[in-house]
Amino acid sequence: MSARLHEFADGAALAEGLADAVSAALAEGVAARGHATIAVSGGSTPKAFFKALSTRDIDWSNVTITLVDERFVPADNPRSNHLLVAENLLRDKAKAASFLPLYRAAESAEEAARIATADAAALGAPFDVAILGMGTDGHTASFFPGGSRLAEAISPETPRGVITMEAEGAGETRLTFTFTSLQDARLLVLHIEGQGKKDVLAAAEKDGPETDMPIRAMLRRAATPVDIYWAP
Ligand SMILES: O=C1O[C@H](COP(=O)(O)O)[C@@H](O)[C@H](O)[C@H]1O
Repeated sequence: MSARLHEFADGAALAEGLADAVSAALAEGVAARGHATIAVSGGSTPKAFFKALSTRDIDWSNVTITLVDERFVPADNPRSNHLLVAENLLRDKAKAASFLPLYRAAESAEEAARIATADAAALGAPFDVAILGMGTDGHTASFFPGGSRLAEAISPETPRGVITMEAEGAGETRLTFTFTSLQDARLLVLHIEGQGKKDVLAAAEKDGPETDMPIRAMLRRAATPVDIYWAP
């Protein structure tokens, strides 16, 4: 396990520090390849970081933002990660970025996942940046303990792309990028806040099955060492 811990005094300092690192990685991607990609998580943690990142002066017109995972709900649903990104990141300077949604108004979540997979493949791989979150149950992305397709989602054999996931505690059916899509991002970040999440991380760093705490798949097997950003 070769994760690096970046500690900050508070959430505001973390948001600024993470926005600095992410904007530098995106600018590097644009300079090197003409275009950069970032997959971000939803949940309650990333709001301040999104707002800080949106003010950074980079060539956003050559950046595509997508989601690590999403609920199978339209973008006007208050639980939509797309809505969270629209309100907090796709503003200020970052308004010029493109956004690739995972949700599609398709007949089924499976069909939406197929469409999102095809669109994401056109972006190329790996992502320049992937920002993971973590739930208190040790889930990351929509890799939930007990999830209907957890083994497939975290398998190194499953191709890059978006798959569906159902799990108790997940609420709606989820759409999630697979482990293989995220684990080799050029900058791979785990963004967590609060002592509770630090305790969950400490538990995840102990021995035990990945299926109990799926964040272990990233901590143990990601090709890119995970940069952990934390504040109390
Ligand atoms: O369900 C989800 O939760 C996790 C963590 O969310 P938080 O509210 O504890 O920050 C998030 O990473 C994931 O994208 C989201 O779908």
